Amino acid sequence: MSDNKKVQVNWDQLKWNSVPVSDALDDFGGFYGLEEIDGVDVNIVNGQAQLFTTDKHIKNENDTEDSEKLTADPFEQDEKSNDEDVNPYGEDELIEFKNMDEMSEGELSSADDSDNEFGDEFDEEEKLILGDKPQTETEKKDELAANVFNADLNLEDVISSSELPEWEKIGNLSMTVLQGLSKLGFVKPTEIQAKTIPLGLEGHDIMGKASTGSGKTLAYGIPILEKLVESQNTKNKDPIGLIFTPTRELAQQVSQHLQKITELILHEKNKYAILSLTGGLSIQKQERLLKYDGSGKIIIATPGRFLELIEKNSDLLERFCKIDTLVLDEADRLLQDGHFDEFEKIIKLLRSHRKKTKSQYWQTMIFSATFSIDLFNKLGSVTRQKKKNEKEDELQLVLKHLMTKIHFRSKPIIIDTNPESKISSQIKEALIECAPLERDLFVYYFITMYPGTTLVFCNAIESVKKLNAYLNQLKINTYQIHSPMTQKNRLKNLEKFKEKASFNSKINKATVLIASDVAARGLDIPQIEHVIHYHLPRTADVYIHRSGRTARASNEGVAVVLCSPQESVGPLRKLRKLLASDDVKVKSKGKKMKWQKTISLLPIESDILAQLKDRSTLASELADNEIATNSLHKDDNWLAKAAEDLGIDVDSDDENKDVYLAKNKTKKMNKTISKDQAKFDRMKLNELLTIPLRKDRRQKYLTGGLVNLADHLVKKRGHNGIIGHEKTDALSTLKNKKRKK
Ligand SMILES: Nc1ncnc2c1ncn2[C@@H]1O[C@H](COP(=O)(O)OP(=O)(O)OP(=O)(O)O)[C@@H](O)[C@H]1O
Repeated sequence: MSDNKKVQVNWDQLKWNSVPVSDALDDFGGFYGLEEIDGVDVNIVNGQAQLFTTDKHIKNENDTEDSEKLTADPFEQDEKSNDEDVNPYGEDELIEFKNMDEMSEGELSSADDSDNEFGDEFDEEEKLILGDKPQTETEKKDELAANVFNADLNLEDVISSSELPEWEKIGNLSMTVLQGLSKLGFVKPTEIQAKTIPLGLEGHDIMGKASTGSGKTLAYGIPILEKLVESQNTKNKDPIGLIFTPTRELAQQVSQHLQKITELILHEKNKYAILSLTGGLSIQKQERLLKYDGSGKIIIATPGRFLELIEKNSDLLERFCKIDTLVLDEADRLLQDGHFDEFEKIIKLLRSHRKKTKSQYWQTMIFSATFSIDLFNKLGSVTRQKKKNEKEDELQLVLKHLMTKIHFRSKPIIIDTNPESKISSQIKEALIECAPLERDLFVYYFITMYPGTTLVFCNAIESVKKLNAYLNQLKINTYQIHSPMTQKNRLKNLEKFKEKASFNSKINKATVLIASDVAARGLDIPQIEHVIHYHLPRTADVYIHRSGRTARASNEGVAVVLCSPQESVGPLRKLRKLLASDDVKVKSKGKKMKWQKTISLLPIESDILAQLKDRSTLASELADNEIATNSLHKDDNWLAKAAEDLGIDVDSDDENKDVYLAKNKTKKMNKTISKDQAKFDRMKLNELLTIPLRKDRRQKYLTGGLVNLADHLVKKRGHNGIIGHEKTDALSTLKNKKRKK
């Protein structure tokens, strides 16, 4: 090769020279140092920088030590200062709320079994608060290189303005935000984003309604992030935004989502600028994080924990009363009775202190997929009849009601992007009619037939535990989350579920998350293909939010309701009535549509179902036994411990004298089986699980019969778990059914 011929190289093959950094650049987040190089051509291809240079600029082996020092040093310094950041936290433990119900969580869930994997609790909690950071040395170096590069090349060049024209149309967004959007692959705003971001940027109060999964987080998030970018430049230290969510998981998720967009400016330098503050995690640790310079500019919190913090620490109250923007995500839920008290106290406290500083009110944005009062009525009770004039302006009416609860700066602008339908149009709904005791079997059937990523919602925590144990017996990867679990376990199971789901989806294997309604709102797990309502929810808003965990962003998904024939004519009928909007009801030439028919029955293949029955019965018996045995064991330990603490002796009769304890014990005892029986059942079940399922119980020849199995095998058209069955998925089954009709 001639000396002058240019070849393509990687950044780390070049002989970089360090350049002294001026103080003026000190505030540029993510900037580790400046290095320069001559004689290198940079071409941008598909948004990626490609480097071309001649031999003399490529380092040889002798240069390695020096140049590595050059690129690695800044990072090592950062690592060091990072360590200093870490040390002050000490060995605080996460707060654990223990009661009898929680103590055995770990024993029942497959995910919980590995609790001890979380060796360093601080690190893990930090990870949860801060989101994922690069782990390996190579990842760290790559990230460093990316940052050095961006600074060197000028950000404007890296994503040219023509790359995101749709975003630029809606407002003057900063390069940081555009870069973040580009990195996430969000090439254009969703409808709710396009309509609300310009208004949000102008400082209007907003009431935003849009379907589940339609991108509401960034609709309110981008105007706030823009203020954060601006404050980085002006060095304004006042907090910017306060975002409330009804659940802890949602708060974590929102903060991670916002962090991802602004990674470029927050990276390392101001990594605590966006913080989530929720219950279940150490309050002392959160207080310490808030002491960092520039931390907590945007807070995402659950009301309970935030109130606790500002009541406990008057400095924090003084600080947060200066916010510019207040957001209520899932506002209808936050403002429901029972949740509102804490929120009302927060507003009062912030306002009473604010008078001394800024103008009396901040910008308020409230968002949800459901703002209708009717949706909150219990499905078992009589629906409030709408008066004629209420029909037109239901949102106005709701707003009027909300204005009695929260003070807006000015009358909020209402943006409603799904006025017609209440459930996202990308969700295909289906019904399975079954007897109450057959629910487990039908969940198993569904998962066997459509082995995707599935989220099952139950109304009772006992059902979550039972279904989890049942599916475990059937060797299905399951995880559970429900409110009595420790926060640490909830977050951990959620992470494990996501990880497993992304692995299993590549090999067409089922992954199941079983949850109480703590997971019904806001959670965004893009892989979820199916939602199963194990029980019919108690109110229509819960149905909408539960179902909305599938079909996120532009994806489609399936929501299946398990329902007894009695429920079908009662609560389900009422649910359908509430979900059918007024416009839909009068659509076909003034005639009312038959709303009951908008949910179709999921086709059930009885020969497959029949093959699952024996396994299901054994798994159910073993799951009941496991739960009852654990629970009895726990009760015994609890009683012994209580007696020891009180310094008294207990004999077994004491327990039987208490009617409630005795009844409870008998109920549990009835569900246990002998150890030998359990061993035998387990063996039998394992044996059954090795027998392949067959369509039409087909046994013999590969090429005979109606379906050519050899053809299936060769063309990979066959179902993974059922011999002789075509590959299928729930979404196309339902779509085909409709087409055939
Ligand atoms: N402009 C965009 N382009 C593509 N994807 C987007 C865009 N904006 C957001 N998303 C993605 O869409 C998904 C849903 O977004 P988000 O969680 O904000 O929805 P939501 O409307 O708040 O839903 P819910 O009502 O269920 O809380 C997320 O995975 C998010 O990353």
